[in-house]
Amino acid sequence: MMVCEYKPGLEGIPAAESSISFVDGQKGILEYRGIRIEELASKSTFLETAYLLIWNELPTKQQIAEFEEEVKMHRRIKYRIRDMMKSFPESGHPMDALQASAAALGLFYSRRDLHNPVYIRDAVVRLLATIPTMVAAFQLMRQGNDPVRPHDDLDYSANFLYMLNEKKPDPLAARIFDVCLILQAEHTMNASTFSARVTASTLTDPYAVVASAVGTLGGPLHGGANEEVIHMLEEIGSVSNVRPYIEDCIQRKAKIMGLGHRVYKVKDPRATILQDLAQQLFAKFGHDKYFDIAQEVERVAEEKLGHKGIYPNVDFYSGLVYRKMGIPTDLFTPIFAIARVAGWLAHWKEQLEENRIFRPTQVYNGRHEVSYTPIEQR
Ligand SMILES: CC(=O)SCCNC(=O)CCNC(=O)[C@H](O)C(C)(C)COP(=O)(O)OP(=O)(O)OC[C@H]1O[C@@H](n2cnc3c(N)ncnc32)[C@H](O)[C@@H]1OP(=O)(O)O
Ligand SMILES: O=C([O-])CC(=O)C(=O)O
Repeated sequence: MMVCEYKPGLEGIPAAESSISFVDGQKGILEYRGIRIEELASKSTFLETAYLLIWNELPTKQQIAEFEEEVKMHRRIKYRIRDMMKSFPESGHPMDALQASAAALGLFYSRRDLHNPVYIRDAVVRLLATIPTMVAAFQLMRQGNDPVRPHDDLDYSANFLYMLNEKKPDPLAARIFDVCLILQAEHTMNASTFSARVTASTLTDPYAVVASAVGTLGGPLHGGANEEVIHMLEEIGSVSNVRPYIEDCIQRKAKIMGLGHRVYKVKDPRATILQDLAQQLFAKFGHDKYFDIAQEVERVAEEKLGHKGIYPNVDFYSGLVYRKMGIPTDLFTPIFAIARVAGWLAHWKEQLEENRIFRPTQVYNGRHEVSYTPIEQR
């Protein structure tokens, strides 16, 4: 057996062969199934992109029409799931509510038929369709309101915004939201996708796969950073406080949220698009002073940390877009999960196509031949 050097965080170690997405971290390039992210962001929709990621081809007119219709037909959640969510503490984090709810779906669909394309398609449709409904339902129920039913006349993103606010969204806001979902849909072997693939490799059900990935996405070093960025901008409070704040972080060796990436050593191409989307929203709905603070953080961080390849990542500007849409800060990471379900499901399907259970090794650095000490002698 080949013996490899231990790499903390498995840096640079391939964990799978995959044709789903590609990142060039030196040039700042991201492709889904070979198509540049900029092109998808300007021309595609989230559901079309999800189809591309999962089934490896852009759908024909008929294929996308059927897929959109199927997703629309499955958007409602079971009343038993809704009742279960009602009993969650209102003070709990919506990511935890989502993880529990996604796992609970598995209780209703426990039959596993992992090599049947019909089973796979049903699970894909059900998860893509119900996860946004679950996020919106928890948001309303934690405020003491009844969840809003999906609106049959609205497409995927417009319907989510409608379920959150009980009113039809502005078309520009709905399109920008949909682009945000495209941008966050997939990103090679990130931590939550790795988690999804490890879970998938045991041949468990797709609801467990998604639930484990949701749990992994929530941490502040991964998807949870989008929420932390807003807290950081609020703490900084003004453009003039940025420089001392960043200098203090560097001096304390504290991480600046929304900056840095294991793969990108230049600005994340998704951050550039999100920055532009935020500006489009401000042009229509008014400026946000936290955007000026964020831009100054980016400038000062480039000056101080650019030599280490630390630049804004996808989590840096996304929160400013969602904030302008009036979305509460603790829903930013659940929204990331709504998008990333597409990538997780694509990896679930790819893992099943050539499965071998993940079972890496470790470098044991503990003791040997230790004798048991009776409790009286400890
Ligand atoms: C969707 C996503 O998951 S995108 C990432 C979201 N996460 C964040 O924004 C949290 C902040 N960023 C980070 O914590 C990291 O950059 C990560 C987790 C994204 C990547 O971590 P790693 O690849 O393990 O990088 P690591 O933590 O080893 O950092 C390498 C060097 O850059 C520095 N560094 C990395 N990120 C940052 C940051 N955000 N602020 C300040 N310094 C940083 C480290 O201190 C370290 O410096 P050193 O070599 O002088 O000790
Ligand atoms: O690739 C990563 O490690 C994190 C990331 O940007 C993502 O998951 O979108």
